[in-house]
Amino acid sequence: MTPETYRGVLERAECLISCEQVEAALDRMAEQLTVQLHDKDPIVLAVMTGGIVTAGLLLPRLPFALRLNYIHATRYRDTTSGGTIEWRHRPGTIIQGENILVVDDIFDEGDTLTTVVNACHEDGAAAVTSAVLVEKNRSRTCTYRPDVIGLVTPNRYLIGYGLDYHGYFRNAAGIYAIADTDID
Ligand SMILES: O=P(O)(O)OC[C@H]1O[C@H](OP(=O)(O)OP(=O)(O)O)[C@H](O)[C@@H]1O
Ligand code: HPA
Repeated sequence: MTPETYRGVLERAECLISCEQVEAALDRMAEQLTVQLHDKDPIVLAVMTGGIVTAGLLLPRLPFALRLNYIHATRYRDTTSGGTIEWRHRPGTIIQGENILVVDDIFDEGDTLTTVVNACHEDGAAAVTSAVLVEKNRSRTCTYRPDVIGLVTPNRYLIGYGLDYHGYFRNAAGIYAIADTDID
């Protein structure tokens, strides 16, 4: 992406959620997860790639024994609309009999989290809890819902806190909706 395009996308984007609001949402998520998982010795699975930001901000807020690992199923692949799920890393036997906490940045159509949670059950997890920083307010065909949700946003294409546009803006300070004219 050229510097001009980068600057233009950011200038046209609308800030929906400030850093302070994201931090407060993370505090609330951590409180709920602590109630649910403090004595469960969970393995936290960050959903790569965007989920590492939420996982990285959540972990220091969770004051109990846990282990960190990752899972990688992707369906957007640097585009702004979802396609078929592609597996890049599935932890397999290490999750057998374990309590799993799946952490992702966003629940949009819901297909990625549904697939990841189903895969954890198939691979023998004892229980699976899920947490997402953002849920879009939209209709969806899947019936699964995350256990813990930080923020609910309008159904627009978002960037920041792990959410990318063509691989960029995961580091944006705040959650922004990109302009309709930038959606391809
Ligand atoms: O609810 P859904 O419609 O399935 O979309 C949510 C998923 O989409 C994004 O991942 P993506 O496939 O873009 O990979 P990324 O994390 O590398 O951006 C995001 O990080 C979620 O995992
Ligand atoms: O709105 C979004 N932004 C970035 N990545 C995404 N993956 C699903 N929905 C989104």
